[in-house]
Amino acid sequence: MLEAINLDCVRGERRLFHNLNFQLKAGECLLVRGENGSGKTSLLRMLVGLTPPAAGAIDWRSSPIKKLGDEYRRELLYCGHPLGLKDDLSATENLIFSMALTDELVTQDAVYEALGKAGLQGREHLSVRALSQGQKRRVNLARLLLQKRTLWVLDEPLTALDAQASQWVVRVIDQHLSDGGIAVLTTHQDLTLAGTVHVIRVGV
Ligand SMILES: Nc1ncnc2c1ncn2[C@@H]1O[C@H](COP(=O)(O)OP(=O)(O)OP(=O)(O)O)[C@@H](O)[C@H]1O
Repeated sequence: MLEAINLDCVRGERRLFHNLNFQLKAGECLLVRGENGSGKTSLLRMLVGLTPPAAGAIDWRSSPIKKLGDEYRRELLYCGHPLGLKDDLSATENLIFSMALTDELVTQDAVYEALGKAGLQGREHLSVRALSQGQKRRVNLARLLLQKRTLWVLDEPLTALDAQASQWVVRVIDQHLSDGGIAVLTTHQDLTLAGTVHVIRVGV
């Protein structure tokens, strides 16, 4: 369903990886490992169409993602390294705002429920500026419960999370995979998922 074919990544003067190949089917996860600066975020940015590969192709349901455009993006949920939250808005407002940008209607109750599951009950109306780093990360990850997307691309989703929140994220990803979703993620932490997990290492 998601296929990377002979991908090359060049950043500045450096070639970060060459001839990278993988295939992910429904219910499968790709864990991208590598040291700092090895090209994990660069690979994820390629997979979501933000950075073109120096060579190679990325196909979704056997068509190039470049050709699919919005059709691909409608099936994609990308949680990048920067959290993309507006500091002046509350957690609730941030989620409603980001859902409106995707044209997916969401009720305030659904947002409260997602924030509650993310461990933010009672913090729904605080401005994001007043939240801790881990709480901000939880707001960003609450999108996983609201946006109905097949492919999740998650860059360091466990950063700043405590053990309990990390376990919650693992459960949410497991559920997504058992529902037939696909996930690609990076993390420097140990992570055990129940489904099929492919691991690739980028960098030398
Ligand atoms: N726009 C750019 N121009 C030049 N070099 C870049 C650019 N973006 C990233 N790089 C370089 O590419 C390399 C890989 O960066 P990337 O963010 O993909 O690494 P990473 O594996 O995700 O690292 P980390 O574990 O620290 O998050 C780094 O050396 C970085 O400086």
